[in-house]
Formats: sequence, C-alpha cells, structure tokens
Amino acid sequence: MVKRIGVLTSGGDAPGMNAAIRAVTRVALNSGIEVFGIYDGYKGMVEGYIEPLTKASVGEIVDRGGTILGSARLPEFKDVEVRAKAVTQLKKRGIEAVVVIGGDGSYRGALALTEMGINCIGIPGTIDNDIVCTDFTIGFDTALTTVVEAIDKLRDTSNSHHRCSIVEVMGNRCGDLALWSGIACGAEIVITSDTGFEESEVLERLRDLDLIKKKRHAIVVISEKITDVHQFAKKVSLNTGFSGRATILGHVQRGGAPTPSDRILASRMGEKAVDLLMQGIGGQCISIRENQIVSVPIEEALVMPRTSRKPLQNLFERLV
Ligand SMILES: Nc1ncnc2c1ncn2[C@@H]1O[C@H](COP(=O)(O)OP(=O)(O)O)[C@@H](O)[C@H]1O
Ligand SMILES: O=P(O)(O)OC[C@H]1O[C@](O)(COP(=O)(O)O)[C@@H](O)[C@@H]1O
Ligand SMILES: [Mg+2]
Repeated sequence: MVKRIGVLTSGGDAPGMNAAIRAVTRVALNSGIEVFGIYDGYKGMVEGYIEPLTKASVGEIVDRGGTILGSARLPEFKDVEVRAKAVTQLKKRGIEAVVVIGGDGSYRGALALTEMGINCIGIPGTIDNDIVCTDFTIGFDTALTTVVEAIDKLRDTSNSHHRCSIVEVMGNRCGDLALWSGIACGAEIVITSDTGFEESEVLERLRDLDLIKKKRHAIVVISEKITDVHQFAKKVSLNTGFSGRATILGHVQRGGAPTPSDRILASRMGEKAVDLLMQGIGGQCISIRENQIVSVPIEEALVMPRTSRKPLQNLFERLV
C-alpha cells in the first residue's frame, strides 16, 4: 500500500481548499500514510518546496479562506521535461502519489503526472463551478454567498437612487455564479455565456422595467469576460430612465471563511481521494453527484458535456 503522499493546491484559490488539505492529511495520517505539503502548486513540486504535514500543522484551518500551501500557475508544466523534474523531486522524497486540489487546468497536470508513474487524484477546488463532472466545486457556495451579500447591499442603494446596478461576477466563462446569485437576489436580468448578450435587447428590457413595470431599481448580474461593464453602465444612463452604475466584484469573491457546505464537501472529497490512493488508483477526480461522492477518470471528466442550465434559466425568467 502507498506509504507517502503529497498534497497541493493549484490554479485560482478557493475557500474550502484548507478544509480539503486538512481532510487529506488527517485521513491519510489516521490510515498510517505520511503526508507532504507541496507548496505553490506545480511550481513547488518542480522546485522541491515540499515539507511534511502533521495533524497539528493542519489544525485551526478548517475555517480559513485561501490555502496554507499557497497556489500558483506554472504554464511550463505542460512540458514533459519540466514534469520530469517534478517527478525526480517526488521520488527523492519517496512520495508515490499526490492529491491535486484545483480546477480543470490542474487536472490536466494531474493526468500527465499519473501517466508518468505518479498516481494523482484531483479534487475540484475553484469558485467557478466549471468542472462538468461534479454538481458543485469546493468554493462555489462560499463565493456565491459573498456575491449575494454584495448584491443585497447594492440593491438598497440602487433603489434609493433609481439606479440600474450592473454587477460583474467571476466564473471564467461559466455562468453559474451569475445565474445562481441572480436567482438568490431576485435580480432583474442575468447575462452569461449561455444567455448571450444583445446590448440593444437588454436596454429595451431596462426601459420596460422603468416605464411599464415602474421599478425603482434594476439589478443586472453579468459574468466576467462578456462586455466592458463601465461602458455598458454609461449606455444605460444615456438610453434608459435609470442611471447606470457598474460594480466589478473581483477577487473579493475568492476570499473569506468557507461556508459549512464547502467545509463538509471538502472533507468528504478529501476522504475519498485518500481512499482511492490507498487502493492504488490514480488518474481520477472526485465529484459530488446527487449528494454522492464518486470518482471519474480525469480523461472522461475533461471532455464531458455540461449539464444544461436551461431549467434554472427558465426558473429565473419566471421569477422576474
Ligand atoms: N495541459 C496541461 N498539462 C500539464 N499541466 C497543466 C496543463 N494545463 C494546466 N496545467 C497546470 O495547471 C495549472 C493550473 O491551471 P489553471 O487553468 O491556471 O487553473 P485551474 O486548475 O484552477 O483551472 C497551470 O498553471 C499548469 O501548471
Ligand atoms: O486570479 P487571476 O489570475 O486574476 O484569475 C482570475 C480567474 O480566476 C478565477 O477566479 C478562478 O479560476 P480557476 O479556478 O480556473 O483558477 C476565475 O473566476 C477568474 O477568471
Ligand atoms: Mg479553471
């Protein structure tokens, strides 16, 4: 059975990554497996920034945002020679397998390492919820909570001033943070890569909300990377009865204490990852599907079609 494993966090950080590190470490140590923390993602793996983890060293982190191991992006990890250096660093320390907590990019690295003889298991840690094989990623619920708190506040001031608040949220081409927060906040309009963006049509809908529906405010939640929200806010002021104001929530969405749901999800996924490594399995990633923790081959996970968001979009439209 595997005797020594490593754990790392990679890509954009997400609240709940620490709870996952803690779960991996404690479940492994309680099963007689030594655990090493690999700092700064694949960068630390290549450079040998690797230290043993103890039960105490992962204490008092279950409630902390960010990642105690640090995270990084290392595009060079796509090169086989760079990964060979990482494998040498792991072998030097007797580390036979690694739990990779990150997003789709990190999964590609984990698969490539598995093919080089280091069994890797992926755990989905990203606020974007853009890993299609899992219903939810670790960090999404916390980021959603942050977005909802912010929009609730924006609604207060927008209402006082007869304004249209355009709120840009993260998601890296995945519209889930926008759609879920739009439903939770009772937004008037949600714009994502699924809905598309027809500027003139949105302006028309805003005029209707103002003139016909007599709304005192309008909240437009829009995914990042769709349009320049400050420019759009100016057009709202020029072309509708609302004055437009844009707010880009930005990296505030990535921080903060993880919600209980994210802590529990991280703990369940961490346990499953260690169990798979104990069975000598690699090249898989952990998912939650219909509240069951399951594993999926990374190769399959990366090409799976995304579950349609149409029912939730329809629900949103029926609530306006
Ligand atoms: N095709 C790939 N092969 C090997 N490693 C990769 C590949 N794609 C991404 N990575 C590694 O994973 C890291 C994180 O990926 P990135 O897409 O930035 O974040 P995320 O994992 O959150 O999606 C990259 O910086 C790189 O080190
Ligand atoms: O922190 P950076 O490098 O500005 O990246 C921002 C991107 O990272 C994210 O916050 C998280 O993305 P990943 O989990 O894929 O790294 C995206 O929502 C956003 O587009
Ligand atoms: Mg990603």
